[in-house]
Amino acid sequence: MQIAFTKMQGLGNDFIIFDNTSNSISLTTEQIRFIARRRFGVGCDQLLFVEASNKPNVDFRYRIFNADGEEVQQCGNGARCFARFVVDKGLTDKKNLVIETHSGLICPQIEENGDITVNMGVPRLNPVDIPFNADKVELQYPIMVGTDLYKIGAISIGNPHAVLLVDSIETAPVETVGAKLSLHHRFPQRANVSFMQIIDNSNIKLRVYERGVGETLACGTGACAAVVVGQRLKRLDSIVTVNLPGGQLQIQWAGPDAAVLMTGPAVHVFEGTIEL
Ligand SMILES: N[C@H](CCC[C@H](N)C(=O)O)C(=O)O
Repeated sequence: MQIAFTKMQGLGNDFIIFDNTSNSISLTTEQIRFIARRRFGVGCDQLLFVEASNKPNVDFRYRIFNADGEEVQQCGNGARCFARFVVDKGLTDKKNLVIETHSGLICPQIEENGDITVNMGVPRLNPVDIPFNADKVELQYPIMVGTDLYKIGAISIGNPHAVLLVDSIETAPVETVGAKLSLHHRFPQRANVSFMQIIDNSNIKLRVYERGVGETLACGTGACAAVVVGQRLKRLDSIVTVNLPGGQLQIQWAGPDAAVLMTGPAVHVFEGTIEL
């Protein structure tokens, strides 16, 4: 079976995108894992499916699978690539879209300069909604990783995130502590783990160990989570430049009950077909 796909990337966080608006591509977990493998397959962090939506005032449905084959609720860099894809493929002539995901509606807007701003919705702080095992909402939570005690912010941007403050992003224990925290029992659905170095109140450096992938060059929802945690700690302003290994995102959050806005690029890499 030959399947056409589009390769795209947002700050080096890369995606294989399938147009299922007029197809019915359905892949097994093993097939997803194979496609995501960088030497034996095509190679990507996530696979994205574009689907039609039958809901009023909703333009498309957006499904996301991590490289490990698991379907997840949200992907920020993928949302920008999704918006660029549906416009470039002529699936819509709109520049403001409403997209349905497993964690609710997000609203990408194509900017004049080609960047894309996505309304990622209101962050969820209640432990039950993250989900994270804790008795009540805290600014930071003490958590044991092995025999070491850490403090984390815990938050959902539709998907679960842990955020740690570090003095130096270069020496952050992304592969060790990131991997362990991602699988920590207090995160019943696992978690994405961000390491944030605050440069000043409108600039941070960030590295992210993504659930189901490992460290990526950028994580859009991770950038949103880090800025919300930093603002709640009174360390960040309402507009923050997030410096990730793959490039910069601008994140805006006006405070409690406000949606998080993420602005950044989305780049087409190539068209391809894969034999399954
Ligand atoms: N690994 C994430 C999904 C992709 C998020 C990331 N690529 C982004 O840009 O937000 C999770 O398991 O929730």
